[in-house]
Amino acid sequence: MTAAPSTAATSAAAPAGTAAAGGTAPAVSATAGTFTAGKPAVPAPRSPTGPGIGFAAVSKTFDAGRRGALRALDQVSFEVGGGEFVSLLGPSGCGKSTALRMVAGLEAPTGGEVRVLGRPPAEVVSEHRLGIAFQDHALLPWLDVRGNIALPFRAVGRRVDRDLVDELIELVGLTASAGLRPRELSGGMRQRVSIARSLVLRPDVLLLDEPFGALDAVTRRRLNLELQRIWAQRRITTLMVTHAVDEAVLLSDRVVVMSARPARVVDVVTVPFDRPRGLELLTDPAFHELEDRLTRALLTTAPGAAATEAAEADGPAATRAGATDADLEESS
Ligand SMILES: Nc1ncnc2c1ncn2[C@@H]1O[C@H](COP(=O)(O)OP(=O)(O)OP(=O)(O)O)[C@@H](O)[C@H]1O
Repeated sequence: MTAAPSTAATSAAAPAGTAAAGGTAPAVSATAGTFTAGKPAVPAPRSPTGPGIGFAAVSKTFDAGRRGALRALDQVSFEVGGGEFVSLLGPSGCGKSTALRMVAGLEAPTGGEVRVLGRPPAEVVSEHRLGIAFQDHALLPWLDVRGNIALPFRAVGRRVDRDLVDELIELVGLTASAGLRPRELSGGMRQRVSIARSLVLRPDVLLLDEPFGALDAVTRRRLNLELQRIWAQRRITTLMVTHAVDEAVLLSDRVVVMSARPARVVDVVTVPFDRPRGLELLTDPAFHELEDRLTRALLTTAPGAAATEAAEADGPAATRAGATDADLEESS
């Protein structure tokens, strides 16, 4: 995972838990493929409304210095409808965090266009309508839970809405720990602070980059359900990067499966299970069927295959761009 921006780095232009202003993008029209899993056991999720997040033929090539060009994303197109919860699933290093960083305005595409709420990301970010929570939660050690959650208000120069801070503390189940500092909290509690903080400016869009990656299985599952509850209450357009197929199925309306780098969209799968989803769903055969389908889709995106395909399609330059990190290091 690409490291989350440090609190210090984001505090001036954008508060911790919100995205920093950044890239611009050229105009291209949006397209997205969808696939509905066969034989849904329960009714399909509600229809998303309004514009959420749009990727239209988005490519990203990094200048990796001596290592040459590194192509992370290749013509990626998908959409997250307003109020929808979508997960990005893909092999390690394929470009998921890069995609998320583009939505947060922290990276600009080198091709195609990213839109948020129908507008360039930087505009939405500058209005503090975008919340972010990463795996390394970047809490300030000298502030207690309440102070960390309220931090975005101070960072944007707004008066702290104490009622909202208390509401969020309650929402993530930390009322009894509101006066504790990060070193006194467990990993799961810190993650809850991070999620509460990402919500404090009432964002319209929430970005989660492996928010539960470092947690034990039980805590992770508890927080999965908590996140589902928070999302159901607020219906924030949510894009989550995860490695966990079961987590993606449990939480999402749709799952976008990406190939190995350079990332392409290989499938967009609708999750047909009704909400709220409980842990009993994890033992449902239909859940396992969908999990298997997604796992198979991931397995077909072996790293070597993507590099070869890119080379065949685009010639010698792409061979270098599509090469693995090890290949690039070897040739430098
Ligand atoms: N600023 C940068 N400069 C050069 N290369 C970069 C930069 N940011 C990311 N990369 C490279 O782009 C590729 C995709 O990185 P990214 O973090 O988006 O992958 P990921 O799918 O989120 O990985 P993981 O699943 O392991 O978290 C990696 O090879 C990474 O080294």
